[in-house]
Amino acid sequence: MAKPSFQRLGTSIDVPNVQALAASIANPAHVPPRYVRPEAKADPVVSDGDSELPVIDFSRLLHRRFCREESAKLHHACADWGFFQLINHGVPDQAMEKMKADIVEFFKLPLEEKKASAQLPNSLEGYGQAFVVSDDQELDWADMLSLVTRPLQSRNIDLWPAQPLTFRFVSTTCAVSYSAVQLRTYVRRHLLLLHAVRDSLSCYAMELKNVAGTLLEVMAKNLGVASEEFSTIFQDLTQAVRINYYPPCPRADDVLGLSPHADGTGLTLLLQVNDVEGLQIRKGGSWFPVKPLPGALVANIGDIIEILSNGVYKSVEHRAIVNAMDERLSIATFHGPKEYSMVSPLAEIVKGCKPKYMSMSYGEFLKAYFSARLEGKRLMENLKL
Ligand SMILES: O=C(O)CCC(=O)C(=O)O
Ligand SMILES: [Fe+2]
Repeated sequence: MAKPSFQRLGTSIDVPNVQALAASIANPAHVPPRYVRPEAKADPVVSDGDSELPVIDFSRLLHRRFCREESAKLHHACADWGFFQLINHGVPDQAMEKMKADIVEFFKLPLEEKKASAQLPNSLEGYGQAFVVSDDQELDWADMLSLVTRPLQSRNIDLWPAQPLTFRFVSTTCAVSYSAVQLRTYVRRHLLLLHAVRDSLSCYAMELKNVAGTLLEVMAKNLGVASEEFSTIFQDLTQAVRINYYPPCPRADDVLGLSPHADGTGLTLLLQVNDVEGLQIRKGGSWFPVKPLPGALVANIGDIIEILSNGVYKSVEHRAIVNAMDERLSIATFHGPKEYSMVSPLAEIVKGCKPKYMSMSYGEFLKAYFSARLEGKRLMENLKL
């Protein structure tokens, strides 16, 4: 079946597999020059600010008595930080742990087996890398597995790892997360996808979609936008996961796992898979290290919400560093509008003022986003009016 063009938004030049490269390097001097990034050490990393990153309690957002206070906190987190930690989000531990375990297993597979999920030519979906657009570009010290999870008909199940089995196939442990009605609807509408209903990725993706949907509703209220205007844009939202694998590097301080960037999406929910930290947020002229709270999701505003909110909410630049001894894994889940949705500052927010950003479809935005190397907020600067 032909897939919607959503999956053909760009491509990336083939580069070496970093996990295999890292395993073959015995001497720091053997790290290839394309990975050495003088800018990795250019700006200071602040060491004492971690307690400041806002923490939002999702259960309070839903609670009649506490929702006002917590919504106000959320508003400030989105406007001042563009990042927050989300606790008590209600995603069952089982769904998170199964997803984490399956990902760890996948990256332990021999390269040839992982390559069963390799990106196809002219696509960014699958196992590989992204944002490499020239042969002399410096490279990030990471491999990625990117998969579209919504809309359901856009799933490219053939690229979902078949090992470990539960990644893609039914796992009974997650069955409890689906109501009978949800299951019936899936079965009726997506008979062909039946085998994917209760695997760890579908299970995790569905839970995160629900969390993202609620956060977006509260944000719309906080921004004073009629819920329908905002929710029409995010109705049937698109969702993709990017699983980042950062192997240890003997020159950890000289390389970057993921170049400084802002997310080209509406809202990202990030789960750190193991205990190794590495996410850093741009705060003024410094990098602010994030220390995820146990069980928390790290949420951040993407470029699309910055545009819709005419800059009231910030999509903040961030990067990932790597560790000298240990591998690091993270799962970023991106929630965006439909491909054909027009994205422009919302009339209710702009009111009499000037819109700050050009308007374009989400598909056009993504094509521009994926056609260049990751480079801070360069695209957003180009879209400013
Ligand atoms: O690995 C991380 O902590 C950050 C990942 C990230 O920013 C991304 O995938 O967009
Ligand atoms: Fe990101």
